[in-house]
Amino acid sequence: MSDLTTPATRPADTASGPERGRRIDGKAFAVSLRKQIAADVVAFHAEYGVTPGLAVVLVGNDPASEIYVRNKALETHHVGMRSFMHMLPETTTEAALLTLIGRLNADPEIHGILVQLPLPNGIDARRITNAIDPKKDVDGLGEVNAGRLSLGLPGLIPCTPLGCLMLLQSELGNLRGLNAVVVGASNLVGKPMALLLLNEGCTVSIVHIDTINPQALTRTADILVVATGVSGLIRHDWVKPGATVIDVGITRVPTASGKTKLVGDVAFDEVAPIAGRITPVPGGVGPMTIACLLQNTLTAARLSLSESA
Ligand SMILES: Nc1nc(=O)c2c([nH]1)NC[C@@H]1CN(c3ccc(C(=O)N[C@@H](CCC(=O)O)C(=O)O)cc3)C=[N+]21
Repeated sequence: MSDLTTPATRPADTASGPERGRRIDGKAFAVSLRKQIAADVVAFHAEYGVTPGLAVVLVGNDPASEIYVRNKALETHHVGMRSFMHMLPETTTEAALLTLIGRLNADPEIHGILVQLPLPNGIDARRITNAIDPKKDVDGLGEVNAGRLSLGLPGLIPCTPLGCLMLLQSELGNLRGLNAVVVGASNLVGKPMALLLLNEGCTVSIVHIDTINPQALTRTADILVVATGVSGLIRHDWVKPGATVIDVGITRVPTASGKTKLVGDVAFDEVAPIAGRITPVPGGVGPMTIACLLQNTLTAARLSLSESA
């Protein structure tokens, strides 16, 4: 798939002109992506008579998770899909959760299953994730889909990295040959992000907790994706001038006036003037994550028809 016609000059090289710190509007991108998904859902229903359905399972009563899961249900309805919510008590056993997943796996009206993480202590998240039918694993976190991604095979891709990739491709076009640095090596974001970028032809480094002199690496990045949960970790002198910066981190912090606000892993105000383009928090990667969940649900509905059940 190598494209020998790609010029040696990459977009990030030429971004050394006057333009700096252009905000990447993930919220607006997510709105247009959802519009496209809604149109695709109509066409899918017209062709096959099937309405894609998403089951979301939440165990326990973390208030932030409850709001987040309700938003998912609302957005699922907005694009014309069906939503099935399962709010289970904190005391739910692993066996009961596995039984529920077995039922959802067998239900032909459900094409996507998402179990909100983290799960309460005593429930093995890996076991739960792997119990989801790989064709319905819209989070892409099970071993089958993770393995497919690592082999460069088609499969369901974790929503947050997929959303980041869409933003990068819409900003930069072809990513081949660019230096990408991913900060954070989680199974949820960092690792799948690095693999996606590798599959797109980037030269990829992963900075993690044991990395010696992380700043020396981040300063080489044309593309810098940060997913650590450490708010304000990335300072101005960690970033190459003109780089495209994607901030996945989202932390709620108190403000002086006694309220709270959301901040990212990137010190936005000081990095924005250095970066070529940068995602804000909120309004950057977060809205893309939910839109990609809907995209994956449509993909899963297509898979349910194209493969023997
Ligand atoms: N199985 C699983 N899959 C997930 O994808 C998953 C999960 N568990 N557990 C929790 C995290 C968190 N997460 C977010 C998605 C969107 C926003 C989002 O839309 N944020 C808005 C702000 C929302 C607000 O104002 O509170 C924004 O950044 O603009 C945030 C957080 C997905 N997660």
